[in-house]
This record gives sequence, structure tokens and C-alpha cells, in this order.
Amino acid sequence: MSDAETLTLALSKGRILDDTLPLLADCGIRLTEDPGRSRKLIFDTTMPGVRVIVVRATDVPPFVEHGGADIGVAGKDVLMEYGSTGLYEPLDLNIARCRMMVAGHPGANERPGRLRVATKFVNIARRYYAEQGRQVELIKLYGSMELAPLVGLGDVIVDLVDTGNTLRANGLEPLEHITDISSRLVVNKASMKMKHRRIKALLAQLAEAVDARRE
Ligand SMILES: Nc1ncnc2c1ncn2[C@@H]1O[C@H](COP(=O)(O)OP(=O)(O)OP(=O)(O)O)[C@@H](O)[C@H]1O
Ligand SMILES: O=P(O)(O)OC[C@H]1O[C@H](OP(=O)(O)OP(=O)(O)O)[C@H](O)[C@@H]1O
Repeated sequence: MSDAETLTLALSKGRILDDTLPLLADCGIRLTEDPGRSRKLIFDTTMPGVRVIVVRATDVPPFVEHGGADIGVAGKDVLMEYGSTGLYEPLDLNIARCRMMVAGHPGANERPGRLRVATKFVNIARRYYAEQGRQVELIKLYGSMELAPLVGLGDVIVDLVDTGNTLRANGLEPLEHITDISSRLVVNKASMKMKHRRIKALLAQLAEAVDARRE
């Protein structure tokens, strides 16, 4: 199959890969090697002309927007933080569901004056507090946000919460709900035109697989 007909799908290791592989399998697409056991970054699949690349979660939007992949799966958090309009986002895959929350010690968000907010989601936090008309100081972190309020690095955090176990284990509480999060299928705009027939068919299959799981 020529390159013009090959579909490249960008996934990220971890939750997205774990949750997307069963959906792809429902569409008859299986990786020919286990990505969990391989150091490879490009995987063939059982569907001719469909290959999967494995990138960091935050790298899925730039890979898809700039043509390194035709299609990708990314969390809404990652897409909101990325902030570009250069991607189509045609399908909510309803996987990796969680909530973007403000969290901290009880009442930490009610502290008067400029709130210090530790987060890896600085763009989302900036927009959220701008809408609230609240002055904040943002402290950019790359992980383990829950640690910040425990050691006095910021008053609150903006982070993802699912079961609430991580917050509880660290004596913190969810304080404000910012938005619900799930993973979305994103498509390169040029690929949508050039490979329309193949992408449309895959989208329809995935939409069906997502619906079947809701039932
Ligand atoms: N606790 C959670 N429950 C459900 N979904 C989650 C949870 N945490 C994150 N997610 C979703 O899964 C996506 C991928 O998260 P994952 O933890 O696998 O990667 P990451 O740690 O953000 O990536 P990286 O290690 O490259 O920084 C997130 O962007 C988010 O949409
Ligand atoms: O409410 P819970 O079910 O406890 O989930 C919330 C945790 O999940 C995510 O971290 P993740 O597990 O991805 O680890 P990370 O810090 O390595 O990103 C998020 O950043 C929280 O720490």
C-alpha cells in the first residue's frame, strides 16, 4: 500500500494506549507486537495500511497537527492545554474519563489575596481563573502536583481527579470542578481531505464501538 493510502495513528503509552487498544480491536485493528514489551515506536497492525506510533501524551496534538500522524487519541486536558484550532476533533471516545479540578487543603481556595496555584495545566488554570476574575500566581510543575500544597509550594493545585484516591492519600480534597475530561479522536486537517474515505470509514467503526460500550 502506498504512503498516500497509509493511515498513521498516534497513541501515547499508559492509559490512552491501554484504553484505546480494545476499541481498535473492536474495529478489527490489532497491533502485530505488544507495545508494552517492545522498545519500538512504530507498530504494524492487522489492518493493511494502518500503523500505530507511540508518542508522549502531550506530543499527540503536534504530531497530528503537523502531519506526523493522520489521526491521534488525546485527553481533552492535553487538547485544551495545547490550545490550537489546527485539528479536527470529531469523536469523544469516552475513555480515560476524569475531572479537571482545583484541589488542596479544605478552604485553601478561600484564602484572601493572590492565590498560588501549582499545576502542569498552566493554560487551563490561567483561563479558569481569568473567567473567575481571580488574581493568581501560577507555578508550573510536570507531575506529582499533590505534593505541592504539602510542602508549601502553592495554596492549591489544578489537576486531574478520578477516584480521588491520590488526593485522599495526601490529605487533600477536591475544591472546585473545572471541567469533565475524556479522550478524543483528533484528525489532521489535510489528511481529512486527502484520505477522506479511509478516515470516514474508521471514524464510523470507532463511533459504533464507542456506542456499543455505552450500552
Ligand atoms: N486518574 C486518571 N483517570 C482517568 N484518566 C486519566 C487519569 N489521569 C490522566 N488521565 C487521562 O489520561 C491521559 C493520559 O494520562 P497518562 O497518565 O497516561 O499520561 P501522562 O502522565 O499525562 O503523560 P506523560 O507521562 O507523557 O506526561 C491524560 O491526558 C488524561 O486525559
Ligand atoms: O483520583 P485518582 O484516581 O487518584 O487519579 C488522579 C491521579 O491520576 C493522575 O496521575 P497519574 O496516575 O497519571 O500519574 P502521574 O502523576 O504520573 O501523571 C492525576 O495527575 C492524579 O495524580
